[in-house]
Amino acid sequence: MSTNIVLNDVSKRIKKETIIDSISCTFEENRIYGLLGRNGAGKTTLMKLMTGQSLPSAGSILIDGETPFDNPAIQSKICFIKESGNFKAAMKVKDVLKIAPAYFPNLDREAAMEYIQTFNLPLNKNVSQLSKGMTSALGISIGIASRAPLTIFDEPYIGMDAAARQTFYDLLLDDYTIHPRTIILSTHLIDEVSNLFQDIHLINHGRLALTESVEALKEKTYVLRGSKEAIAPLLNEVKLLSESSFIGEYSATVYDPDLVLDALPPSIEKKTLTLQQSMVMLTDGKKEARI
Ligand SMILES: Nc1ncnc2c1ncn2[C@@H]1O[C@H](COP(=O)(O)OP(=O)(O)OP(=O)(O)O)[C@@H](O)[C@H]1O
Repeated sequence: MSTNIVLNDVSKRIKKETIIDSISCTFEENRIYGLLGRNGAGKTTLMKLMTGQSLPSAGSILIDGETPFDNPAIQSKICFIKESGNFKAAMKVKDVLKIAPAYFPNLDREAAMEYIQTFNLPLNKNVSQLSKGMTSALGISIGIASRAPLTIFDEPYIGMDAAARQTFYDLLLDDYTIHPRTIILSTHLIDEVSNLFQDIHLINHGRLALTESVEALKEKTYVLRGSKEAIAPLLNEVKLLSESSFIGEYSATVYDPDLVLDALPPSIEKKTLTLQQSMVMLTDGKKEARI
């Protein structure tokens, strides 16, 4: 069981400020999406709209053909794990486990217990007594075990150390392999999770700057190195993202959406970028994305 989300020209204005600006995109069934963008780009706002926690100022959001706002049938298909505040502070971990199925009907309690034990969470402590990383691990355990057809994680790993984050990625991938569903993960630790993503929606200043499969994006964004004379003529065919010269060697980072530069002279070196490097290059803080 999984869900399909269609956003059509969605905008959100808050106090006269346009936070989300005419975004149209889809999240297809059973795929893992990275929802990426700089601080303040609008990712959390978009996730709140998709999960029916707020209404768009314009446009439509359809989950399996229905609007999520004030729609219990659609709400029961969604598990949204936020950066914090997922559970009441006065509840014990074991009570979170007990009441979770009321919110997430597909939740597998045995799996949730297994994940909670994997993260060494104390069942008898209140949420308020957990460390930051433990609180995040509780959210992650419930989120993965929810088996919700639409599972959304908004930077869910705050306070978790590198080993615990790796456990999160491994558990998520293992669970997804057996129980495929639509997963959206918003993160700034892009290279850590890049193997998990299948597709990326990149948000820049409230606008959708790019939608690509990770595989395609890795091929389309790269650095050319060599003499400026040799590289400069090629730049007419691609989008130049940045350039630099160092001791006579010229480097140009480019976005080549149509993969036109497939055969290069041997004097020009082509170097791939990590996903994180690509994201930084594509959104350099300016209102207009660089592509
Ligand atoms: N309730 C609100 N009132 C006013 N402005 C808001 C409100 N909620 C969000 N914003 C603004 O909307 C913009 C986008 O915020 P949002 O939290 O969606 O960004 P984000 O991409 O999730 O950022 P981060 O990566 O830092 O978490 C920011 O400029 C923020 O200040």
